[in-house]
Amino acid sequence: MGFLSGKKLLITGVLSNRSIAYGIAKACHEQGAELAFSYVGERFKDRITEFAADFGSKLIFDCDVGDDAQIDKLFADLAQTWPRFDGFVHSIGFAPREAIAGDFLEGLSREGFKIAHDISAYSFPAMAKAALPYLNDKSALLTLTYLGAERALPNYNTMGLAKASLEASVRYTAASLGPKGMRVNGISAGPIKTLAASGIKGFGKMLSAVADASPIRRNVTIEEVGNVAAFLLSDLASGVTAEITYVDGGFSNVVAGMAE
Ligand SMILES: NC(=O)c1ccc[n+]([C@@H]2O[C@H](COP(=O)([O-])OP(=O)(O)OC[C@H]3O[C@@H](n4cnc5c(N)ncnc54)[C@H](O)[C@@H]3O)[C@@H](O)[C@H]2O)c1
Repeated sequence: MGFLSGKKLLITGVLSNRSIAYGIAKACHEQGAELAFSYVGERFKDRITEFAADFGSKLIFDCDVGDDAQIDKLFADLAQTWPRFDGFVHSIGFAPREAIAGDFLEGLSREGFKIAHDISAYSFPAMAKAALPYLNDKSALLTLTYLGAERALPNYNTMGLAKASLEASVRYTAASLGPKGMRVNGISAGPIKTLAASGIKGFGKMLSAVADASPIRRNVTIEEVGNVAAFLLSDLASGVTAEITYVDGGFSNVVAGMAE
């Protein structure tokens, strides 16, 4: 019996066993949650089927969050098995390569801005809106963000603007759903080598700079993010909403470059 026993949770964004969503699925499974998964792209179906099986689940759904019809279909299809469920994890981010490399203004374009915000920010409250008819009281929603929402970090650029919007959406969605007893939170994770992160120019350098400057002197793991996610999705966190919780080894609270 874990602290998520009896909870049914949808996990988006598992693409590899290095995905942050994989670490979240692992922790939620260990705490007794039943899991369903969404992914994007038919070519990943076999891989996601195997990942779902790791967590005792056969529920997988193809959903591109850039398309409202696919978001609606995801929840309608899920309702065939789970007429009601207890929340979801939004672990999705995307920006065109030129929008996350080099000089911010050089890489800036209206199209890049639109895509980054559409896929990485709008999709979270859009999913909350579409899921609402199927969510139990005391449901919890969670998204993943990064320090680049608040600070200008090298190369993160347009994605930083999208993450700032995503963090604002956590607060507004929490205000909207709070009276119904539902909670909405974000985790700001430290850098972790995943497929999405590899798209950010100079990511390896960012990893080592953060490890050197963090109070814990290393990078965080997907398991560490997963454990905090499991807590935030559980009734143990019943008093926590509209919050961004940092799982970053303390990096965001110290001045970089001054460690002994
Ligand atoms: N890795 C890091 O350093 C780090 C740090 C903080 C926050 N995050 C955030 O964590 C989340 C997960 O990223 P990750 O690092 O685990 O990488 P990842 O590549 O494993 O996961 C990104 C996911 O986004 C999905 N995705 C992209 N476009 C989509 C679309 N149109 N519809 C549906 N899904 C789509 C991909 O399929 C993939 O599963 C992202 O929001 C990312 O910004 C990552």
